[in-house]
Amino acid sequence: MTMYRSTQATEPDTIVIKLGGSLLERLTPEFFKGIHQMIHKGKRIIIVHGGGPAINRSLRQAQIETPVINGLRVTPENAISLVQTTLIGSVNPWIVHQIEQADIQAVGLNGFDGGLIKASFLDKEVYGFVGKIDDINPSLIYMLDGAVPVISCIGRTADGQALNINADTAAEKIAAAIHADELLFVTDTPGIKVNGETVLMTHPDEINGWIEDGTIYGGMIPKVQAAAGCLKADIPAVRIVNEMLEGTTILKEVAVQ
Ligand SMILES: Nc1ncnc2c1ncn2[C@@H]1O[C@H](COP(=O)(O)OP(=O)(O)O)[C@@H](O)[C@H]1O
Ligand SMILES: CC(=O)N[C@@H](CCC(=O)OP(=O)(O)O)C(=O)O
Repeated sequence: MTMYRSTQATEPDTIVIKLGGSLLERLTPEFFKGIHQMIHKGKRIIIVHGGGPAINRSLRQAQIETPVINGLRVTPENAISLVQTTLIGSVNPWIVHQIEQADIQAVGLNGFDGGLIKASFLDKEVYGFVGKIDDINPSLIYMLDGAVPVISCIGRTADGQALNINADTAAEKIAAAIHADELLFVTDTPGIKVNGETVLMTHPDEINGWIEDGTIYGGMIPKVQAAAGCLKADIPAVRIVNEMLEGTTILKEVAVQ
């Protein structure tokens, strides 16, 4: 039975949930039941996913080395189709299946199809086949009549070349394009940690300082940058959370007491 109906009297709150590869494989049925409950309460859910560890495994098997710069995987030409097939052919159907096990209809999408993520090379010399997002065409998302879209972070150039897009950035741009009410980055850590403690609430200026002094590094960098981008796009609430939805809320500014 599909719990979400697009024919509700009032527009539901729209929540984009970004599922990080870091925790995908340990998500439990309870997590997906939680999504079911959100839908039951009238929320519209859109899922954008990554899959860093699954991509690592595919590339390792193919003996392709991909360094990471500022949280972005340098993607040589011989790696891009492996990234594409791993995300779209393996990680995406796994998530669709998990969601359907929780009695929610789900449809796998990716940024290539329907021009959902229009992209161009970020910097081919430095990053290879990594994309920067030029435009989002959300029309496919709106066509699903209640099924939950599950979107892989692959972009497409005007020439039809697939590009690897960081999933946090893809989630940011999709959330902005559809004017989401909230973006949840679900990851393997309960939010941003400073000196081992989770920060409950912060703002972009404070975050920039933590990037500069190395408190925030690696895959957390594109996540917090995407969070800041969302706030600029007037998405009112952005949170970085673990699978229990515990973590950090990022606001445009935090009032001084
Ligand atoms: N200040 C920080 N607080 C919490 N995690 C951080 C911080 N700086 C870097 N990280 C790293 O970021 C990781 C989450 O990013 P990433 O592995 O890319 O997750 P995902 O696959 O969910 O996008 C954490 O597991 C941690 O290793
Ligand atoms: C350009 C770039 O870095 N692309 C990412 C796409 C997947 C991703 O972002 O997955 P996570 O959510 O697990 O981090 C990569 O190749 O790993």
